[in-house]
Amino acid sequence: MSDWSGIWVAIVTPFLNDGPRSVDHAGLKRLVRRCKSAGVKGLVALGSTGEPWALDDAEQVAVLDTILASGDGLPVIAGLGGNHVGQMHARLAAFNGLPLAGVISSPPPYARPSQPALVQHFERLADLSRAPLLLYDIPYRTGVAMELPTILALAAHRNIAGIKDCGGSAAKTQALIQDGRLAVLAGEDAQAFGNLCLGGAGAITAAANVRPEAFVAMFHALQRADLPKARPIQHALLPLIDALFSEPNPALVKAALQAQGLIADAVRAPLIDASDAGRARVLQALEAFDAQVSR
Ligand SMILES: O=C(O)C1=N[C@H](C(=O)O)C[C@H](O)C1
Repeated sequence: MSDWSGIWVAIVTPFLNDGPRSVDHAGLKRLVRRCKSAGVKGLVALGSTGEPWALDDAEQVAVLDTILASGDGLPVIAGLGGNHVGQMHARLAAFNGLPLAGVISSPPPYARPSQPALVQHFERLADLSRAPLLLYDIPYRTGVAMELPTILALAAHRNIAGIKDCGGSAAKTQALIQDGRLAVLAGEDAQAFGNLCLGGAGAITAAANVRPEAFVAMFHALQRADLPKARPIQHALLPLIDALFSEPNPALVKAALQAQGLIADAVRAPLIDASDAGRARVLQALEAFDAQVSR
């Protein structure tokens, strides 16, 4: 895949409200079809929003199977998480049997590897992966930042194609976009607009589960340099994004999807379901959003 530009939905993994909170494959299909008809570029499965820490290996592959089958050609990037490197390599071998557009991975959390260690780690993943690898820089989750020279060194690898940027540094984002070798995708929903204005490729967003059409419309408007159309969408999205992230993601994204009748709002431990107050705030934000932006 050479063109990564567009809106990628960090798709939730829906659970049934039964005892074990089993994966809701019918609900997942509904979400995939809805994203596809909204015109998104593709889906990121098993990203942070997909609660991969709560899914065993077999469940992860089953989730990917459902998404790939119901997306009918829609590109899918799979999240490769965990901090046991041997287990990550084994899961990657399983991913290699699937028609994925890409694999995305962040530094193994908690271990806090050095920058040279990160280069070795990601080069090894890129060597082992059939699909192109995307880096995921998210220091507030992993405990270690990917520094600019590290990312630039990795950009030289033939199988490293892009980065999901949650690095929190505007200078680093701009340097990567100017370097031009990696597709730079905003990993913070609120930064999709700024990323595209700077010449970035797009965004991987959780809020797009809830209003995919709005993100897609903003993307196309910015591709045409149509700021009068794009700005009001960003202005209306920001309070909604704030509301959706006011509790640990994806509890409130799921609550919003439940309100739309698409899935249940269940998350798995160690997260807990959305609070009543959070839910009320999201519903209010959705109403305000819809009043501002005709969908
Ligand atoms: O799952 C993702 O990928 C995303 N996760 C971020 C997070 O929850 O930390 C947010 C972003 O919207 C996409």
